[in-house]
Amino acid sequence: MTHQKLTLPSPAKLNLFLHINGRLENGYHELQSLFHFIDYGDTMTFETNASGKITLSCNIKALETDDNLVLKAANLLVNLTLNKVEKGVHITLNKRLPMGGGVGGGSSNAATTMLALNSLWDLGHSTADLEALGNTLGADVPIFIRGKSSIAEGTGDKMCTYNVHNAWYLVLTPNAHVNTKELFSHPELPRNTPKLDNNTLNYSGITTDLKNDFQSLVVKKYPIIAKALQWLLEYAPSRMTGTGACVFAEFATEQQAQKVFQQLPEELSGFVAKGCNISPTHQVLFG
Ligand SMILES: C[C@@](CO)(OP(=O)(O)O)[C@H](O)COP(=O)(O)OP(=O)(O)OC[C@H]1O[C@@H](n2ccc(N)nc2=O)[C@H](O)[C@@H]1O
Ligand SMILES: Nc1ncnc2c1ncn2[C@@H]1O[C@H](COP(=O)(O)OP(=O)(O)O)[C@@H](O)[C@H]1O
Repeated sequence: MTHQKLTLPSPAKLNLFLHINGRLENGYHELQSLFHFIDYGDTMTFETNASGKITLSCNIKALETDDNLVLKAANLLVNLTLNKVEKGVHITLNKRLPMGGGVGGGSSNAATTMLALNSLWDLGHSTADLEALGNTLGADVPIFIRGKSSIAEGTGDKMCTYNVHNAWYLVLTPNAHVNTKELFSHPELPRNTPKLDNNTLNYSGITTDLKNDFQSLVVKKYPIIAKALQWLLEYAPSRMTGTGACVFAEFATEQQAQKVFQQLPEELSGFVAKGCNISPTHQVLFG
């Protein structure tokens, strides 16, 4: 087997809106959410070899464990192949994204791994097959595999492509780890936002008709997130992504976003990024 090396971006997502429409029979919640990619994230390098081993090194040593979604994703693919003994790869993960921040870093890393290995090992799995496989690792993995901004429904498994207008985002990364499971089971969580028709839905920016149904509760429970959101709201329409902790404001130009970023007080941190309708991973892999 030839040794190959591939470096790919593993970007973040923003939930431009996130509605909870109800509860499914299995206790999971039915969601409707607009997933958009940004040109900021982690970087991953894949170096194939014939050792039959999958190894991972990461700039955050605590992530070098078997629980890492990168290793789980690679193992899922290897277990589907016949000549496992030959399939070796060393993966280097350079982590920039906050963990448990609602920007989907772990899911993105898993999806990037599946896309990279499918290509490097010439496995020939269709995107639909990879999405189904990715869904077993996490609800947000399929959207990163598809790589197109989409309105997701169900638990994230039903996707409808949706192109968002060009925009720049200032994303703040409060140092809080929101407990997703606890949040989903909270009695005060709104669970009955009516489902919107994807065909007539018009996302024109952060307005009050579309919202993040987790936001009020999270802001109440986590003062550090409330503070970051309050600061952003002084400058532009702003919202929380996923179940938090990250919050973002939308701007028409990079200059406008950078101007606000320059004024960020020392106790807050964040970054400026451009919205992308095609994920940066797909831009590199498929042109
Ligand atoms: C709500 C989103 C939007 O992107 O949040 P973020 O993770 O990005 O913040 C995701 O869909 C989150 O999905 P996922 O990341 O797979 O959730 P997990 O942490 O695995 O779920 C933890 C727990 O939350 C509950 N859960 C999760 C997803 C869902 N649609 N309904 C649920 O009720 C379940 O009890 C589950 O055991
Ligand atoms: N490759 C990975 N990158 C980040 N977190 C990972 C990864 N693999 C497993 N995890 C675990 O998943 C948890 C949440 O991951 P992450 O995707 O960053 O959250 P979110 O979906 O809220 O953005 C982390 O706290 C970490 O323990």
